[in-house]
Amino acid sequence: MFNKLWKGHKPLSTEYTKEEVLRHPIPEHVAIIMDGNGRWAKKRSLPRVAGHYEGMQVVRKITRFANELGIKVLTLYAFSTENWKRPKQEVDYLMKLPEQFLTTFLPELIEENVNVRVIGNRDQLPEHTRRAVEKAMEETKHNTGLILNFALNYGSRRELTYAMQEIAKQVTKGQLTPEEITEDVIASYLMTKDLKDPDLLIRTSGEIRLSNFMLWQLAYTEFWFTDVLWPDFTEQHLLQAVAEFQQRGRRFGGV
Ligand SMILES: CCc1cc(N2CCCCCC2)n2ncc(-c3ccc(F)cc3)c2n1
Repeated sequence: MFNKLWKGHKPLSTEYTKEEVLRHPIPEHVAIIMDGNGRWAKKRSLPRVAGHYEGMQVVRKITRFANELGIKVLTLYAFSTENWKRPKQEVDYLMKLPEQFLTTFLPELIEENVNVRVIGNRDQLPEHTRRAVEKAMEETKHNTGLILNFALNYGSRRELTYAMQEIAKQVTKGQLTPEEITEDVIASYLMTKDLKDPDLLIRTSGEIRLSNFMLWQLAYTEFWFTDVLWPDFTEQHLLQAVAEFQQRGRRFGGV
């Protein structure tokens, strides 16, 4: 086990082709922590919100490409429960992005049979944001292509806490015994209950931490970190992540 030292990535110069990647099993569920938007703007002496706007264009591009690769679920960490601590002006801007994204791209997403979903606490979102995402979920709920799953005002510890409270209520009501609380029962109380766990987690901008994201669901997920800032993330980076995922031998705890 210890001989698998972190070798870093092959330099991107080793271009991976879509055809090459499609010759091997594609990860069904890819999750992405889309980091580095503020830093991207700062490097260009632009306001932080310019990085978020650029990051939104990359969401469209990577969604389209993930669908082309045959990825079944793409979960994107768009706003965490901790992000409310950012300056009000930035939060107000971020809360407008879902409707901006959907106004621009929902027709294309419907065209491409994409199913838009959201995990997180929607009731704390501004009404205009909630209305936009719920409209998109409603209009795409019968689509059978890529599931585009936005984590919006999502926090894993809050998700787990809520699940434990609900399970405790069931036990108090005599509907459930402690012995019946299995991993599957717990998973059925999570916001991701209808989804398989991520096979591959990508985090951009060189941060190497989970930031309260899908802590239960990522138990057996392969992690792929890159210094690339999210606004600079391209199809080639996604190909590299998937190609390296395909080269790893997942053991799910076995030998
Ligand atoms: C609410 C925060 C936020 C931030 C954000 N950024 C900014 C930070 C990360 C980089 C991507 C661009 N995006 N990009 C798309 C959405 C979006 C969310 C839900 C939905 F149904 C449709 C689109 C989004 N939402």
